[in-house]
Amino acid sequence: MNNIDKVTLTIPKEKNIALIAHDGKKPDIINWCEEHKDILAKHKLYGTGTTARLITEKTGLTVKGYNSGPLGGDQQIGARIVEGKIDFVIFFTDPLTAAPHDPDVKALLRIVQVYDVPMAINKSSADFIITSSLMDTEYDHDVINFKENISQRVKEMS
Ligand SMILES: O=C(CO)COP(=O)(O)O
Repeated sequence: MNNIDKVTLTIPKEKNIALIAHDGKKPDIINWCEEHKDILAKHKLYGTGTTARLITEKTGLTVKGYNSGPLGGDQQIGARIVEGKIDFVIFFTDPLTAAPHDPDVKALLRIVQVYDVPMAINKSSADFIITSSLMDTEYDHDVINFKENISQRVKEMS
């Protein structure tokens, strides 16, 4: 897998942002969303079930909710990244609490890396990322050419 073809994908001006927070960080993400409400309102928002519902109730932002994290919500967001339907992740993680669905969270982090998706994992990184001038523009980036990758693998294995 060393010589992998790349394909240029575009993160659009109106981004598809996933908002996720572990339980201990939910108040922080709600405050953060309130603080950056004007910017967030320009984009399409998604989230794991509880986080999405709380943000909508407390800030009035429209956030489409998937399942709750421990019930597969992180995996659903990972799948949307693979499909190119989510292109940006804000995830307030709690490093001091064990979670039963830690493998799902790790899987999401891996998919974020594979697809070169911008991601913040705490408040300061979220502050930097959301105030970047790139928030207002399209952004081209190179990711693995998944179609070519399958053709190559099939050729190698036939
Ligand atoms: O556990 C989570 C992320 O791993 C978040 O899920 P909820 O938003 O449903 O609490």
